[in-house]
Amino acid sequence: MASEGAAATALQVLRALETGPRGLTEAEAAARLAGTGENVPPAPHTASWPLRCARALRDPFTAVLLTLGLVSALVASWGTAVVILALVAVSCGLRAAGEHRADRSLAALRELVAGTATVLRRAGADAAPRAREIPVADLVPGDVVRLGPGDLVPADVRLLRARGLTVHQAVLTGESAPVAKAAVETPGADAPPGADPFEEPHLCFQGSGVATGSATAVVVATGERTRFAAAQHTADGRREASAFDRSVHGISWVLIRFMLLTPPLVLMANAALRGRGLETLPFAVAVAVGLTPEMLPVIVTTCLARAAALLARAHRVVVRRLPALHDLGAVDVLCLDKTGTLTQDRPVVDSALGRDGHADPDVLRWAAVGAWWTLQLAELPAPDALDEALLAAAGAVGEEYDGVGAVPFDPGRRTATAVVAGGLGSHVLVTKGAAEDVLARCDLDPAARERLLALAAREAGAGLRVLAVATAERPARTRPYTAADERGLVFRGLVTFRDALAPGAAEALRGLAGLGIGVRVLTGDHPATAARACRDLGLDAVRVAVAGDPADLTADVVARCTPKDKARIVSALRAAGHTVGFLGDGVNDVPALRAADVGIAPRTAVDLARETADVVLAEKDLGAIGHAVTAGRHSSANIASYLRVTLSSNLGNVIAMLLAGLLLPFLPMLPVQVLAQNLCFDAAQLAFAHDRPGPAALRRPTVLRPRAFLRFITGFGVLNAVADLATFGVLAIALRGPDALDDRAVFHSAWFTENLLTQALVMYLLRGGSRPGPIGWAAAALAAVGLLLPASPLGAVLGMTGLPPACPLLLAAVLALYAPALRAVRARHDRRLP
Ligand SMILES: Nc1ncnc2c1ncn2[C@@H]1O[C@H](COP(=O)(O)OP(=O)(O)OP(=O)(O)O)[C@@H](O)[C@H]1O
Ligand SMILES: [Mg+2]
Repeated sequence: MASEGAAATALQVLRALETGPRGLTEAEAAARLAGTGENVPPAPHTASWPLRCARALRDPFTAVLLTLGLVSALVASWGTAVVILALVAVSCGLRAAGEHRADRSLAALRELVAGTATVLRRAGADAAPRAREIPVADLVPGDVVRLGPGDLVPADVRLLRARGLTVHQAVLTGESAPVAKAAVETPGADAPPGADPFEEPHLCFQGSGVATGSATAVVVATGERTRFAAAQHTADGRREASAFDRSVHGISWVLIRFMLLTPPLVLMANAALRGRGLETLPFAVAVAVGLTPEMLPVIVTTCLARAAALLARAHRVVVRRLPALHDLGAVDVLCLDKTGTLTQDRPVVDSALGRDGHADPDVLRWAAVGAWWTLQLAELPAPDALDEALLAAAGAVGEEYDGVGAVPFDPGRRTATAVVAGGLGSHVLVTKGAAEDVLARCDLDPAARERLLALAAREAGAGLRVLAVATAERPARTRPYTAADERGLVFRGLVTFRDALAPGAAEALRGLAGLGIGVRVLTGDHPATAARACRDLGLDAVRVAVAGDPADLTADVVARCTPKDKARIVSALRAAGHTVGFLGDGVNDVPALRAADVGIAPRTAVDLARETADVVLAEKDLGAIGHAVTAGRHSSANIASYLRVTLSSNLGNVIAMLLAGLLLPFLPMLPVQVLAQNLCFDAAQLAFAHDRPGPAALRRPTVLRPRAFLRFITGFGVLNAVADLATFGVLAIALRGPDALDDRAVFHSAWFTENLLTQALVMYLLRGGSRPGPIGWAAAALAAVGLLLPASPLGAVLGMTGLPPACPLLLAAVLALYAPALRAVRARHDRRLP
């Protein structure tokens, strides 16, 4: 359909779709809906179970595990292979279950923030068309829709009329700047055949959103048949991973290299020093598996899913991209827009002032005439908040003129113009907008301009929003009006608006400061209005700059930001090493929402902003941000402590086992015992997903520095290896003589018990929280298994045996020395942290 439409005129397209510019009748639309099905793209979120499991297999650790399993199978070490495969299956299953759970708890809230479309429909064949809002899912081909700033294009459409229309197509093309679209009559005339459809000016596609202007368009494709749906199957995650995930990834790769190196090294060392051959391969493979934090993907998914589910349930926060939670936990600078975020964006006209600063109702009347005709001629689905306030305050105006043209508002230009017919073959331009921008387009001497700017600044300083109004009389013409006609204007006066502060904003800002997050306000509004709002919200001593000042990267409030300025400042802050969040609700915030590490939108935001954001606050209360940040830090802290504990103890075990293997006439543990021990560790460590980190971890933005991290695990790994080898020494002396040491089953069992006990100790002591909670229980269970398993029937199957009574006492002695050493090193490590 879309390809046919590409080269057809608007009339041909309407005819092919058996519709007209007045839209479909309700009955016809209902009949078509039954035929075409709902206009919903195939949802990427409700992945099937097999798909989820397949995705889990793509994880590097899982891949390495599978490889090791395959190697074991190749040398017919079936036990090892089966245990490894079981590990992979359990890990994939747990992970898929976690994802499923997160999806389910978010689905209901997603509905809540779903968008609507403005459609022209008729009650019957003879009835007049009426514009009404319907769920996007109910659109059918042939429907005529209206688009305004901030709207999502609800299906693939062909433009019938458009004014000043620019759309964001980044989701489809990756191009970040909005592109201009127009309802050209003879498309394809200047484009080569087979040209990129996204470049066609008269076609707009589902998945894009309106940046400026307005349009009326006919739907040509819905649901599965849209370009967006077609692209979804190939498109991958639209954003790079979070900084935290990148750190985890970096650490993972260091480990994977180690894992892949381990088996050959073990083989070579054993061959060189002990003359052992390929029979050590299963042991080598088991040791490599022992090094892996194979539960990492499970812990990450479970932590994120739990955090997202909790946020959805308790604080009505929708996390649209799960890894964004980790970015949120790391955010140290949060940029916000003012209007609609810190204020309610329900402006009410306060006064209308003439050139001399005295009340002048004529100024309000001109402003309202401009608003009325912009609304009519641009066919906007809804007026913006300021225009709505003007119309409400001025009553019925505008109808006394004939409208000629409109150049709708653009936040880059900060003005809007309507043109009406004046007397005797003349046109009157009515321009309103930001005071500086309107005054720059007026014929004024510098002194008068200064005086008027000061007047505007005085009003803004009282916390009011200010619009300047100007007019110009021109000879009538047929050529359409553009932004270039906004010059040589006659200044009329100012209209001021009150806009109440958002409830809870002051408290939310205090909460953010308490979380160690710096707040910057990036607004399109007047510097004085913004400064006053910030002061009223309790932000003291704010430094205010205007976008473009050299100081705009360091100021607390940057006023007169265009959408580009907002994105530029966010990118600059990121480049300076900050993790930046952006909270905004308007179409002028979209580029910044995309540029930030994590984009956040309130539920009341325009559809496009909500669709661009990673996190949506479904409740009015801004305080939910603090909860979301804490949830992100909570999740990151749990993952970091899992990695710390697991890796230090795994590394210690591996070093000790390798050295012991070279010193002893036999292997210190059987491969199957190494794997069994590993399974016990994994089960216990799942508790990390349910842990409550200490308050210290939640007070600051989370950072995970791979170098410091790897230093930590090598330090504690070596300490752990020393403890293991000490046990080995103690056992050798205590069991006295080579005879006793030759009792391999006893030795293996003692080593197994010691490993589980030290692991339990490390879990308990290295975690860093205050109350032990689930970790304490898991550690206790692990220790119990370590003490009881060797003597049990299962222990016998694994080649172990009950320990002589002296053994537990000796182990207790080693642990009694190890615990204070661990505590001391941990304390020293903590002191060195900032
Ligand atoms: N409908 C309109 N007609 C004319 N001028 C407008 C209109 N809406 C806004 N303006 C002017 O353009 C300026 C910039 O608007 P923009 O939407 O970029 O930001 P904002 O709403 O003021 O603030 P924020 O960025 O905090 O949401 C406004 O401060 C106002 O002076
Ligand atoms: Mg806004």
